[in-house]
Amino acid sequence: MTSQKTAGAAELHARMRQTAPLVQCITNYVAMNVAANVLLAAGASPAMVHAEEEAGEFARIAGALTVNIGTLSPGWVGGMKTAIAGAMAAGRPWVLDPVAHFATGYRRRVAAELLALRPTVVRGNASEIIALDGGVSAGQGADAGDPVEQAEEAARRLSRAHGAVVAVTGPVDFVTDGRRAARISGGSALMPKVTALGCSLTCLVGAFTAVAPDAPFEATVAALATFAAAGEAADQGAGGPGSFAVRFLDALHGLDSQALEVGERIRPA
Ligand SMILES: Nc1ncnc2c1ncn2[C@@H]1O[C@H](COP(=O)(O)OP(=O)(O)O)[C@@H](O)[C@H]1O
Ligand SMILES: Cc1ncsc1CCOP(=O)(O)O
Ligand SMILES: [Mg+2]
Repeated sequence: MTSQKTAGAAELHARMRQTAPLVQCITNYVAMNVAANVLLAAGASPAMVHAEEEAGEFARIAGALTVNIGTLSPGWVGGMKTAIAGAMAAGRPWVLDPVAHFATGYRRRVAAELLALRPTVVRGNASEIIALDGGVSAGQGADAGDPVEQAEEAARRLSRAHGAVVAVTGPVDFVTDGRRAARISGGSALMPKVTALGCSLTCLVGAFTAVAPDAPFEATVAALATFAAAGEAADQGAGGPGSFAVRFLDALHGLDSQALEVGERIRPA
């Protein structure tokens, strides 16, 4: 058997751009437009398809599926489960974003049900990852209330328990597949001041897993490094969250693949 060298972040970024993977994003009302623009700017092809009647059929033609519980309702949960079944039947990766799952009983139940369906990747902020592991987090809603470092052990445990790559985002991101781990730095302190950037990143993780379905750890690192590099570039000259949001789309669009690997951006942890 020949051993293949795993592609680096810059190579995966170039591949993602060249192939413009179709990504089915079941995301929330707040994020739908933001995430679609982020994917288009980054080079992927988003499709926001969530109705139970068609979500499973669509998942079979998409390169990857992403599922986000930000604005939950029973009809959407039906669409999520149908889409997950379709993606898994077709051998496609899927990514879970457990937005504020600790806030209510309904959210907790749905997040646990989705986690049991074995996502390829889980991406959340520190509070979401701590709570998903059964810990007590300081989070109240969609925004993080805990530092990333405090969620690292939770991420490792979750990854081993569920066979998923787990990404914790914040000022410095942490990613693990239970065996390996990496930290990604860059971005901007303005990123958490623009709504739905975390949700959009989840969709972008989907785009990278679509072009590297056998390497979800590397794909997740590359997606996070894309946001880190584009966020850093957009920060320069931004006057606040409004101008940052516009500059961020431009930075994603103009991003040089090599910027993902400059300096110490990606470090083993
Ligand atoms: N203080 C910060 N400095 C730099 N980048 C940040 C900061 N906070 C969040 N980010 C980045 O913002 C993006 C969204 O992450 P995060 O805010 O943790 O997600 P969520 O919106 O789900 O809470 C990630 O790319 C993350 O690296
Ligand atoms: C504000 C809000 N409320 C429900 S979903 C949502 C968006 C959360 O977006 P993100 O997790 O990317 O900050
Ligand atoms: Mg979030």
